[in-house]
Amino acid sequence: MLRVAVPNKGALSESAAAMLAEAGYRRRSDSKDLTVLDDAHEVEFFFLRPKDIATYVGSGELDLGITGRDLSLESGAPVAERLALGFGRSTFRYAAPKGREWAVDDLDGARIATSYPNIVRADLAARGMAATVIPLDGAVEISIQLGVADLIADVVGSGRTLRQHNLAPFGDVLCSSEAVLIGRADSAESGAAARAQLTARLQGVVYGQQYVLLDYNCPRELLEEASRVTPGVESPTVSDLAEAGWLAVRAMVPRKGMNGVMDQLKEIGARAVLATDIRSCRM
Ligand SMILES: Nc1ncnc2c1ncn2[C@@H]1O[C@H](COP(=O)(O)OP(=O)(O)OP(=O)(O)O)[C@@H](O)[C@H]1O
Ligand SMILES: O=P(O)(O)OC[C@H]1O[C@H](OP(=O)(O)OP(=O)(O)O)[C@H](O)[C@@H]1O
Ligand SMILES: [Mg+2]
Repeated sequence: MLRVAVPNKGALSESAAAMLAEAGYRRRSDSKDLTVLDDAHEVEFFFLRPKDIATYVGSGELDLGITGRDLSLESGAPVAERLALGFGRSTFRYAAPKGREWAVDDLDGARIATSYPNIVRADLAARGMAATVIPLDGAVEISIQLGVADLIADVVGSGRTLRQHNLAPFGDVLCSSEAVLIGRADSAESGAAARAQLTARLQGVVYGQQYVLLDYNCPRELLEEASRVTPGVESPTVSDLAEAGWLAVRAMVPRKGMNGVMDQLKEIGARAVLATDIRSCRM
């Protein structure tokens, strides 16, 4: 039985559960359930705090886990990323009160509040700076106005929380994060088939989110030019339309930039250009 950790609450939990369901795995029936047995796929899911997941996987108690790249880095556990899942994107940054220019030199001697003390200490050490790291569990943005810190280092998603507290980020990004599937760095052979299946199915859902299916009608003499715009995986699928001299063309294209591709197709003479979502895909 493959043992897989999934965030039980917080920013990653809903998307992780939705992605596993799209990949065909059993959902938990109650948000308080801590385990779900999916007999058909020989997988048992464990719903854990996202912060603890890399620790469980690193120790070998669990085989795979879904967590944030930043949390995985912070844990220091011996885990390796198997797949980037494309949701829960954030950056981890220093931030300070607006009203003056801050630079990384200001870190030296400062009190820095954070819920990721290991990432911050490693960054300070790499810069050769000495600062006091104030470890907090959350709501870090409020620590400066409460007087316990001069600066913070925290997760930035939309940036709304920083703005609400009149803070601005500065310096390089310490970690660009998203949800990731992790396994042990030296993964054991147990459950190899179930592990490969789960990884491939999640990869399929990720591809489904990264690509769309484009369909369009195109005069036969424009096919070569249109195929250069939508080369597809091997090549586009081409079939005859009832109208003589016209073809129906279908190809996968990256979701990012799909509107540019649609504009281009229209410009070269394609008609009825349609974009359709892909739910899952095996490349
Ligand atoms: N606003 C956000 N936008 C995008 N990703 C986020 C956001 N907040 C957190 N994350 C990501 O989610 C993960 C942290 O999840 P979460 O906030 O649920 O954990 P936590 O802070 O440890 O728990 P809690 O907030 O319940 O105390 C990290 O990988 C982080 O990068
Ligand atoms: O840039 P934004 O979109 O505003 O998101 C960033 C905020 O979201 C997270 O907080 P969370 O809700 O997890 O609370 P926490 O600080 O208690 O962890 C993170 O720690 C930031 O505070
Ligand atoms: Mg949080």
